[in-house]
Amino acid sequence: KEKVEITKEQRTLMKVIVDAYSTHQIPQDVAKKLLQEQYSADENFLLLTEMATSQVQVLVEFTKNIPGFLSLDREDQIALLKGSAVEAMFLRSAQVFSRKMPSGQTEVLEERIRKSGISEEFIIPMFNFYKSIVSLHMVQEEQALLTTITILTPDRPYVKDQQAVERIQETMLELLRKLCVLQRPQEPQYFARLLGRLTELRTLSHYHAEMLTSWRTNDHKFTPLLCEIWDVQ
Ligand SMILES: O=C(c1ccccc1)c1ccc(-c2nc3ccccc3n2[C@H](C(=O)NC2CCCCC2)C2CCCCC2)cc1
Repeated sequence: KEKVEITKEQRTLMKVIVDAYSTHQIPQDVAKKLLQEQYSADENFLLLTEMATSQVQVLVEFTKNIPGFLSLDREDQIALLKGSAVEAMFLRSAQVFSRKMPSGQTEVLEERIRKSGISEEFIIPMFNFYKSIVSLHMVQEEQALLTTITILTPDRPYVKDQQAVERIQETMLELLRKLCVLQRPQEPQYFARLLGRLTELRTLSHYHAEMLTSWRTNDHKFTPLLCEIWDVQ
């Protein structure tokens, strides 16, 4: 039986990542807004672009706190942010969806999202992903590390020094592996299942431009930051 233990520096690293992750949250809670009232497809699209814009800003602040990230080549830092922004947004959306809510509220939220204006063909893969995240019952440490590992994906377009990114990502993967073994001794495959979600996330994010342009609204208006990050307009 493998004797797994978290070293002192791994504990410090974990604290830095989780503190940064919980500090840099979206200011206003989109789930609360969606549960308050039914919006039109146009209003929902505006809400999405507002939420996504502030989430990108929050993501930039979060990455600054990932030990080693700021010592990467500057252009590689941009390439990693650009390459992971949509995945980080879906991961965060899934985490918002998987939050414990008073009974019946999750169903209302699901209904509001289904009717929000997103085109039918993307609803199924999106909710399949959300439900697969819900079923993992992730703790905050796992959510924070999974987002960090997503950002530190070496094979994003335009990354020059992939080795340097790999080195930091491996540190995070090793820490997450240990956490999973310690948290869930009875589920030896849990770490592998977590990483499997990242594959599903990348597949879902492939459709992001079509998902946006097919949104049932007359005016697909994006902020300059989103045009930059989402390759639209
Ligand atoms: O089609 C989408 C898309 C967008 C950009 C790129 C690619 C796809 C696309 C992308 C997310 C969601 C999406 N799934 C959600 C699950 C739970 C709660 C809200 C969720 N949302 C949207 C949202 O605001 N997400 C926030 C969450 C915090 C982090 C920034 C993003 C709202 C927007 C108002 C209408 C209803 C859904 C729903 C749809």
